[in-house]
Amino acid sequence: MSKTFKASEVAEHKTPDSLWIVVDEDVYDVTKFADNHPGGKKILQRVGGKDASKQFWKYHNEGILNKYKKDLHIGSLDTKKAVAPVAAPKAVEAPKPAPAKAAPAEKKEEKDNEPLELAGSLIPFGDPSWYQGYFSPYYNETHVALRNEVRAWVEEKIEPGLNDWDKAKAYPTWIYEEMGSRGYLAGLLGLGYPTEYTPYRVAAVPAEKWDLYHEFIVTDELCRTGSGGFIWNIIGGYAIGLPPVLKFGSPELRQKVLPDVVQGKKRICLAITEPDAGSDVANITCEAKKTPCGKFYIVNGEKKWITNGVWSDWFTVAVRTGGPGMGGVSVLVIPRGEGVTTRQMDCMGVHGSGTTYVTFEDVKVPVENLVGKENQGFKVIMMNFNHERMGIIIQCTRFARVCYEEAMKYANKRKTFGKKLIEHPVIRMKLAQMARQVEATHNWLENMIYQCAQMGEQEAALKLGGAIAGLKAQSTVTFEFCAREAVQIFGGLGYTQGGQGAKVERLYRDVRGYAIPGGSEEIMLDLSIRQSMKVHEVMGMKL
Ligand code: HEM
Repeated sequence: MSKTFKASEVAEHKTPDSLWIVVDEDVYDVTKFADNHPGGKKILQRVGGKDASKQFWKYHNEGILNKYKKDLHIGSLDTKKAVAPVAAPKAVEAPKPAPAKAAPAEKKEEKDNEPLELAGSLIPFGDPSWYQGYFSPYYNETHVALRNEVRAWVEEKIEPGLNDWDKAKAYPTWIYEEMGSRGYLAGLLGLGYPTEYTPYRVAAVPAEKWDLYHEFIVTDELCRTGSGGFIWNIIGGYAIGLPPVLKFGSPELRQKVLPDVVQGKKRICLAITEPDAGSDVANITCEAKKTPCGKFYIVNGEKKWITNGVWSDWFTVAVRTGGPGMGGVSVLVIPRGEGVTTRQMDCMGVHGSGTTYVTFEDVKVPVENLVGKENQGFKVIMMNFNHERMGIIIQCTRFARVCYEEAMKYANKRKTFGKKLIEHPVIRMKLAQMARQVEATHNWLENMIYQCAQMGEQEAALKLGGAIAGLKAQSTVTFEFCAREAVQIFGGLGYTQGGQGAKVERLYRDVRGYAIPGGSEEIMLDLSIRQSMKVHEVMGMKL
């Protein structure tokens, strides 16, 4: 149990050999920490024995307390009111418990649609509007419960270590394993909740109620960390490498690959891009030749910029099995083994993504590992694009929002020329330009998710390809704008790594990792018009 102290007791600990401070009525013993305090020890000694809340919040954000609390927190002031701890839901094995219910809103007059439980800082536009008491046709209590569950997990277990992991460009493997055991991985495939491959379930949502908005919420909440490297580390390979196997693999292949990957025990990636073929998939050269006995393919070739390749157990690979062009492409699932070599690449941002150069040299792959039909791999690849791009859009939109939210918080505490930054019209203009783009992108995104949910896979692939390409470009342009403006607002703190500007500095470096892969902005914008024109021609467009 936490101790309570009187302010007069704390006041006695103001010397270097016994130094306590108070932040928000919590008492911290910083005697040993003072020597290592990045801001200096004298600055701590000056507030020894006193309430240092004002000074603390001037120089730090919430992440610092989460990280250091367990070592430095010794109790609270007797004036502090007790707050009931909120227990984070635990991972469960099927059958799962009933979904956690959102606290019932005060009963007013009967309406079809009520705003849902509030969440987050309530900074205007700092979270999606349905978190802030506004109406939405898309969400219900299961979405609220999931949002609360993922947010609690991220804040408690991920945020405190994130800056250090990101700097080391390496994330602990328990995160991916927990993504499996908490049931999140199974829900990230764009195809409902595949219960046959995992005993794990998401605590907050019954599997049969899982929809595309739940998938959206998991990724969105993970992205509040403000780290593309973190997201790619845990789902960058998974969310694009596994859906083709689930959708087009034979039942035997699915049984071989899916259970371990969905449960977070093994890893998979998608290997399409080559040193010489990126967005022009039809020109890939990595070849798979059948052996005379017809039982194996022998694969030779190189793949580049493969997210998670360096630690993957399985590779979902585009190979050439036939003649030139898209009619000669197949997809094979290749296990790591003899002839497969992976080399980590150094990139500008998205550190921790495990971006990899892969070589296949005389790799023997059983023909049963073919995904779909021979020479019909182009369809498999195309059918994957919408899901991949929607993932990127979700990430970019939340990253843009994080840039806005961080900048907004900072603008409300930093003073220049006797005024808070927010009181300068030039800064408000920047924030307004950020918010309007984030909200526009988010609303288009929710609409696209609704369209995907209504249409079958095939129809969505054909009909939504153009709009999703346009939205991908919209999201990366928005993200880039917000990252730039946030760094400007943070000034020097947005230029140095770590500290209060850590998220925006990191996201500024991550932007290109979103604007280029998954279809560059240029290709996406061009495709959005070409593809939509084709669809609307069929629909009877009159020009
Ligand atoms: C629980 C107590 C505290 C902890 C754990 C702590 C921790 C840290 C850490 C980790 C940093 C590096 C920058 C960052 O990551 O944000 C930092 C910087 C700093 N801290 Fe503290 N701190 C504490 C209390 C204080 C207090 C009470 C003051 C002021 C009276 C203070 C003043 C500063 C300053 C001026 C910097 C440098 C900021 C910059 O680089 O812009 N700290 N602190």
